[in-house]
Amino acid sequence: LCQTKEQRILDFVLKNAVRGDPQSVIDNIDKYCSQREWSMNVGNEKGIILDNVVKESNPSTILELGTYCGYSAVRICRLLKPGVRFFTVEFNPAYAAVAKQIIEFAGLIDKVQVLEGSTGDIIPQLKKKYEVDTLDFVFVDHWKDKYKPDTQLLEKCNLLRKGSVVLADNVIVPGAPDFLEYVRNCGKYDCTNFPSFLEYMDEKDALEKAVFRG
Ligand SMILES: Nc1ncnc2c1ncn2CCCCCNC(=O)c1cc(-c2ccc(F)cc2)cc(O)c1O
Ligand SMILES: [Mg+2]
Repeated sequence: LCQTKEQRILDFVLKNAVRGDPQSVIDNIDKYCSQREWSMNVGNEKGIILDNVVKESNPSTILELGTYCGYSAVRICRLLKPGVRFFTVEFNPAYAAVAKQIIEFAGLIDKVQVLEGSTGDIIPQLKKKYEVDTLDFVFVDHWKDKYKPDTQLLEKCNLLRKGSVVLADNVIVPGAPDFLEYVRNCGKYDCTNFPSFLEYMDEKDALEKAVFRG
């Protein structure tokens, strides 16, 4: 019955995780994807770095680009205080459908708005349609060739303020070289690299944190 890998991941979570327990959802996705089928969740090694950056930023308004199955949405939202707003943009409707069910199972759906569509269309709508003033934290994990243009679009739409944190996954594998060159050399960001490993593999990967100077 489960035709796609993403549906098989959802099925495994529904069967094995504890409803309303975000950590058990995270642990079971990691278990399935390390033992059965690899998938492009940020994973636990990079996930711990993500947790730490979120905790130190203590954000109130968060945007994620690239929801996939909702693994990083669950990771981030389990750390957030009540009343914060988390928007996540997913291009692929099948991914978005699985993500909503996983986020709901984790008990976090009322913190999360899954926005279906392209970041290029949705980012310019955040201020007027979604009543966003500025973003405290952005997790970038979608098409790697959209990292740089979408970061520039966030600037253009005045969604970043002094201290806004942009955290990007996969800056080594698959890599986002134009994004790295941009944030490190344009003079608008203070950048930190966090070396880690590709999810469920021994290959090197890294996260890049770029703090907007305002
Ligand atoms: N709102 C939006 N706008 C535009 N595109 C959008 C979108 N929302 C979604 N997408 C469409 C992106 C879907 C996937 C993005 N992520 C990736 O492509 C990705 C690939 C790997 C990988 C590594 C080694 C390998 F050998 C193979 C694959 C690892 C990762 O952690 C990745 O995040
Ligand atoms: Mg990724």
